[in-house]
Amino acid sequence: MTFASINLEHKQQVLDELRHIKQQFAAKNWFPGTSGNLSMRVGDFDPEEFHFAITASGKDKSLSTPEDFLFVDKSGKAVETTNLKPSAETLIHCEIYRLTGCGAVFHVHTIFNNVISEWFSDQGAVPAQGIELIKAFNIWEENAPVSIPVLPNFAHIPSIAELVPDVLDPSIPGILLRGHGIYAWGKNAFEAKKHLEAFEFIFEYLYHSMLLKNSVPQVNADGRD
Ligand SMILES: CSCCC(=O)C(=O)COP(=O)(O)O
Ligand SMILES: [Zn+2]
Repeated sequence: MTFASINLEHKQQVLDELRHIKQQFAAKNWFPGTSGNLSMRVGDFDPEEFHFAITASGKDKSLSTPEDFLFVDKSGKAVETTNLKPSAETLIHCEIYRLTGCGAVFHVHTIFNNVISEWFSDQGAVPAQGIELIKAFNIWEENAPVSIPVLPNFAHIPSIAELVPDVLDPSIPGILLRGHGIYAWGKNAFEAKKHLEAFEFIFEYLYHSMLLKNSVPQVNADGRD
């Protein structure tokens, strides 16, 4: 499917949805210091040819302007004449679309995802278990353990993108970058947002739970320390 053959109304709907989600995430302070990037696929998925709308690089993502998004192809190149530059991290989006065929990819930097990614980076994944929000990933097994991959954070984005196939787990719709942020995806924007919110809940939960474990005396069942 060529970009030109994709319905104009559909492209406009995708831009409207992205703009709305960007405003919602900005209200949560999920784009500090121009960080973060959002994308949504337009048209059908074919690993050989697909297109998506993505945030322009370096913008203040708490603002809405006519120059916030552009359309790119599967290699991250703009498909229309524009002065805008796609997100510096577009190649990571490309790789996630290519591997999953998903419909939306959202990336945010938060204190909780940064702290937790740093804490677990040496073991390459964040373990989580017994948290109800795991069900947001469509995992319904009782007390299911999950493992959220953590990749190193290189300044050279293609070096990060080439590691994505090694760690992407089809049952876990997210990957952390150490000391950087999270990528979460889903079959559409609703699902990608749900996944992102669930990840952030889990990271915040783990952060507080680890702090409490280290500050509250552990009492055995018999009442002794
Ligand atoms: C100022 S944050 C550093 C870049 C980054 O990690 C990010 O998410 C934003 O980059 P973009 O090019 O998408 O604006
Ligand atoms: Zn980033």
